[in-house]
Amino acid sequence: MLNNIQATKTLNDGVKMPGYGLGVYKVWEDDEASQSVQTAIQHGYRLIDTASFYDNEVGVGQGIKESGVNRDDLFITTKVWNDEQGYDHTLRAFEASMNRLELDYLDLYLVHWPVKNYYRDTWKAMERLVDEGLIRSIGVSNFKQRHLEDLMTTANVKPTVNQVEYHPHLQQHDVKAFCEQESIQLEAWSPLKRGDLFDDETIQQVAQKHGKTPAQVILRWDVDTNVITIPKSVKEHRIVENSDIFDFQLDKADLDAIKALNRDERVGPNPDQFG
Ligand SMILES: NC(=O)C1=CN([C@@H]2O[C@H](COP(=O)(O)OP(=O)(O)OC[C@H]3O[C@@H](n4cnc5c(N)ncnc54)[C@H](OP(=O)(O)O)[C@@H]3O)[C@@H](O)[C@H]2O)C=CC1
Ligand SMILES: O=C1CO[C@H](CO)[C@@H](O)[C@@H]1O
Repeated sequence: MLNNIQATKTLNDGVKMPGYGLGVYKVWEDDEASQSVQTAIQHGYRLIDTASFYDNEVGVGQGIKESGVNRDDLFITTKVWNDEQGYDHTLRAFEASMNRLELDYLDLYLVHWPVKNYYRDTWKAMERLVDEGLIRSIGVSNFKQRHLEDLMTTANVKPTVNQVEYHPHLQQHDVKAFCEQESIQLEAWSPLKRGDLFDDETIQQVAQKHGKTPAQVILRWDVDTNVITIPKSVKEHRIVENSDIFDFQLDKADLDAIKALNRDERVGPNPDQFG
């Protein structure tokens, strides 16, 4: 069972965020989304990561309601999609997401991608929603250093989180260092590289050494490199496996070996294509 106390992070606005959670991208059916959310919550997960783009906020909301865990003990993230950006559009998109989720406040709202000419106004709308008490914390996703620097020239509230693609083949050294310097918490998407790392010899050797699975080693590497992680699975045994990472720690030799795997190789788009 997940040890939430070990995993919790305090964001730069003082909000506490679990260091570990469930992703639900490509869980297209609401029933399946509801079921995987309930299963994860039953096994100790408290952070759920969705997006309007994933088209499953209704199912995620049902899963939250039917989990039997108090809303206030959960941490729910959703994101404003690219064609929803801009000041007025973001306010409407947020309301639509909340209606689908059937929530009256959100823990974390993210700008999904740094869409040129829009993300500054999007951010202003998100700041207003924080002022109105509808969102606890606001952050970004897929922002490079230049996007963060630009946003911070007009922002009143600093982003708390930057959710980026992060796994041993894409270690994001530059943006990670900048976020650490600015106290912006990094969060990993596609932490398992969607299954493309399990056959790696180094990962397998480290897994064998600790009596853990390759997935557990990769997710523990997130924890040990100070990055929040949100692996997706719809299978109960994997949801359990992915959270059973708090009874071991990677040592310097493991961390050095994994560091050497970086190839700057992405499974998703490069943020540069958004401007
Ligand atoms: N901000 C952004 O732009 C993005 C955010 N995200 C977020 O990050 C989350 C995670 O990333 P995602 O792209 O889903 O990819 P992940 O790296 O989490 O990989 C998910 C895949 O790995 C499989 N899997 C999960 N656990 C195991 C395991 N222990 N052993 C073997 N296979 C396993 C899953 O299959 P199965 O379900 O069958 O177990 C699924 O096919 C997303 O769901 C989403 O919430 C993702 C992409 C972009
Ligand atoms: O959240 C997302 C899910 O993954 C996609 C890539 O495959 C991303 O483009 C998107 O931002």
